[in-house]
Amino acid sequence: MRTTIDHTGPVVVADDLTVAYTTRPGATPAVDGVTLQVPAGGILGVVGEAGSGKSTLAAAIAGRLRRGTGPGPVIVGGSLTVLGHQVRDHGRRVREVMALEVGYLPQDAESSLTAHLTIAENVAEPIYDRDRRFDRLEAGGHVAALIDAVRLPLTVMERFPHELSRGQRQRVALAKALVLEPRLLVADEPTMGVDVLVRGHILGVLADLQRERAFSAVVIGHDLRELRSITDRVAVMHAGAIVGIGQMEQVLAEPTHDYVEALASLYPRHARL
Ligand SMILES: Nc1ncnc2c1ncn2[C@@H]1O[C@H](COP(=O)(O)OP(=O)(O)OP(=O)(O)O)[C@@H](O)[C@H]1O
Repeated sequence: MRTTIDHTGPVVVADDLTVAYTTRPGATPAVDGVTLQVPAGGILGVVGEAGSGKSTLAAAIAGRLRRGTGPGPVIVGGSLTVLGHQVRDHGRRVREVMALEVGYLPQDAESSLTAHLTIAENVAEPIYDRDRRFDRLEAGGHVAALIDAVRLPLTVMERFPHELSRGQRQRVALAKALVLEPRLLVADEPTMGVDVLVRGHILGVLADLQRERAFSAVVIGHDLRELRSITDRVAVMHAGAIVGIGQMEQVLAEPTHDYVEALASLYPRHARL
């Protein structure tokens, strides 16, 4: 049976979503009863302290869940719909469609690059994974356009990942995550480990691409000020749960949890402007 996909409704709908690494009774889930929506064309920023469940939520939304007896998180409660696909207990077909429709930039984005492939080959890899016989010239054109879009010189295309700086590799990983023109990008701390001066640049590239290509995005971050440069819609996580969600100013102005109150005092209004 063919599923009809609604292209105007929210791209992500999580309802009481609970995700765990172990199903042992009594174990605390990494994501604990999360309810949220990401509207089509919107960007949701997610912040929270270390271990609050941000990466696990990102992995679940990107469909990167445990397969069989392998490692990784499992949805143990609630529901998660991404681009119209039910992610809980998704089978091979949904997994394959999601791999095409959802771009995923993992926290260790560099690990998504293959050391012995050139930058051009790395960025083109998802195209050939999808279709081995894809026209080489056309693929080259897509790759060059993306390298340019992430503001790298085209000369990097023939170089290898280790010949680039960390910030440059991060931008290559972003290009690779976008090469199949996904409808949704899930970026887990895209500025992680990058020099403070380059961070704004990477987020600027991401925001420009999002506007040009009109994809929706979930962007995990740890700095509200940084996230603010790309979105004003934020979810705050604490101990696996969402303790604040909505317009950033409003979430901070009317904290409904001690952690959000602490965040608000870290980012006083005059410093956020
Ligand atoms: N592969 C794993 N196996 C078992 N437990 C894990 C695994 N990855 C994360 N966890 C646990 O899940 C919880 C949430 O971790 P997660 O990485 O999602 O948080 P986070 O907010 O992204 O943290 P950080 O900001 O440090 O990346 C933590 O208690 C963590 O120890």
